Amino acid sequence: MMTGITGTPGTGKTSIAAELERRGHAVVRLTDTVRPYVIEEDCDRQTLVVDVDRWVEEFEPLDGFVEGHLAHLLPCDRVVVLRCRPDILRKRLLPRNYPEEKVAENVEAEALDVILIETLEEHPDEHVLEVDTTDLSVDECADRIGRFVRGELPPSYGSIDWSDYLEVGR
Ligand SMILES: Nc1ncnc2c1ncn2[C@@H]1O[C@H](COP(=O)(O)OP(=O)(O)OP(=O)(O)O)[C@@H](O)[C@H]1O
Repeated sequence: MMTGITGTPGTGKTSIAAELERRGHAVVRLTDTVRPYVIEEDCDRQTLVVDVDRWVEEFEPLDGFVEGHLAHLLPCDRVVVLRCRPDILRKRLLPRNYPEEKVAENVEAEALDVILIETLEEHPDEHVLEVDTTDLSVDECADRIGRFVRGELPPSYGSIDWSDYLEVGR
């Protein structure tokens, strides 16, 4: 079974995937797979522009976790959408020295549920788990994801409304 771990940058995909790997799961990081599909580098936004269609088409499925903010575009059997309250997400992104525009863009996308909406366009409700990492530890998030893939925790999403935090993006 292939499980995608997706979410806005800073929601914790890398940290949680590392913990899942430590627990013995196979993990593929999308940053390690997109290199051959990069069309251009947007230096101003410190972002790679990827030929997503070709990358999805040629992606080799695996039994384990796929981590990255495009993971929900793959034909995953399950998708975990990591979330983080926008004011805390801003704090997590600040040490990265991203341009302010990029921080604001990500914080706003999180407040608007962009990745969750994209995920639900690609996957049936019963395959999706939303995990709010704001007040959880990495360990607790990994536990929750482990229970979801074992079928012990039912799918769920939609309890988050961060529209009040929209101004945090600016
Ligand atoms: N419950 C949590 N789960 C994951 N990360 C957390 C949690 N609480 C705090 N953090 C912190 O938030 C940050 C998340 O960064 P991380 O690189 O894992 O995010 P990411 O979603 O992989 O970002 P990117 O898409 O840019 O790679 C880390 O500094 C981590 O220590």
